[in-house]
Amino acid sequence: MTQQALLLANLGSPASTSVADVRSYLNQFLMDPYVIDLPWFVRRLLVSLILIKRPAQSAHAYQSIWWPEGSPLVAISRQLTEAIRPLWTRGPVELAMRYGEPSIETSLRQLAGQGITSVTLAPLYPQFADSTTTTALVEAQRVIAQHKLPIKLSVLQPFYDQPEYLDALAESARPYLQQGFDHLLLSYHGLPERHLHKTDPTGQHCLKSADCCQRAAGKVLDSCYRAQCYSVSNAFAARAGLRPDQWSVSFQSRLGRAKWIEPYTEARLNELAGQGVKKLLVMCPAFVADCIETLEEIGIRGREQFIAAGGEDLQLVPCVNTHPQWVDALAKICARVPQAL
Ligand SMILES: C=CC1=C(C)c2cc3[nH]c(cc4nc(cc5[nH]c(cc1n2)c(C)c5CCC(=O)O)C(CCC(=O)O)=C4C)c(C)c3C=C
Ligand SMILES: [Fe+2]
Ligand SMILES: [Fe+2]
Repeated sequence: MTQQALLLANLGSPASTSVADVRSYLNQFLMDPYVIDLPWFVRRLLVSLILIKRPAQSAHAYQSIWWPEGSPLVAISRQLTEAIRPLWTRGPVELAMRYGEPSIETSLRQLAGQGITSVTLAPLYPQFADSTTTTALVEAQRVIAQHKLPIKLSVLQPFYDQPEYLDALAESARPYLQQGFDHLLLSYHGLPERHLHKTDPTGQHCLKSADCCQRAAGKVLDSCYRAQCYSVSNAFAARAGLRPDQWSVSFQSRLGRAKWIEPYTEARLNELAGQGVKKLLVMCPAFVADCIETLEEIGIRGREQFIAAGGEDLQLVPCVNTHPQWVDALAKICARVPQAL
């Protein structure tokens, strides 16, 4: 029988915390037209400006969270790959990163070299965005076309609404919720508003009213990152038995001067402290593996900011990482992907 390989794809990290490696990673990442969606010349100019100061700042941030085995994002993704192997009986399981190593190119060529002709690509992002899901797929298609690899690609769609994923998210967070808290903030990676308008199939929905993303359905929901974030949040709150006043949603990691989707996490941290919240829990369900955005931006800087604003403690809830229920869920969700003929 033909073997069906599973290729898990995540974002990727710099090779090390040196300023040179971080600069090279940021350059590859930010020059991706799906990440900064501006004409090449404008993008080149903007990225060159960002690369003046950002690599040193980011290198410092990476140093504060780096593990002996390397980047947390890559190390956790490797552990996840190992953990899912025994559950995927259809063929080999490999890992690929959109930026840095192991690249999508390296992993796909390696699979083709082993005689694999059928691959399920699983971008590890619960919600859809061009800057994550689309770019991983386009890169895989480029590699297959450029190297004329005899590979048929099946693709896992964003799994924000899959019950197994939502159950695993709730189960992995349960011990943290049980410790008691005043408020739970679900902080998602942000996006420039421009990206939402671009993927809105109607051109009429996104950001046209205050609660448009909470009410999205059908085709609009299929492509609206912000709506999928609210969908995960509502499903999570229902599973965790939370009252509406116990939780809220925000968006982090803003870069540059363009308007990004709101509410901003930074602003929410001050507001919550100002409202008397003392013990804050923060979850980051745009990520399935802890990374610089969770460990440093929320776990270190966010915590300092919240305490300076009058809060007492901010506890970061780990991502689903290698939680056994998540490993199981991912294997089941991937097994349902229709095979390309
Ligand atoms: C225009 C800039 C960016 C967009 C759009 C963007 C979207 C986006 N990113 C993730 C997931 C991750 N991003 C990570 C790091 C990161 N993101 C940006 C910029 C944009 N992201 C930068 C510059 C960085 C690097 C770190 C820094 O300098 O601040 C990571 C972590 C990588 C790691 O090594 O730990 C992840 C994961 C999503 C899900 C997303 C769209 C929704
Ligand atoms: Fe990002
Ligand atoms: Fe929307």
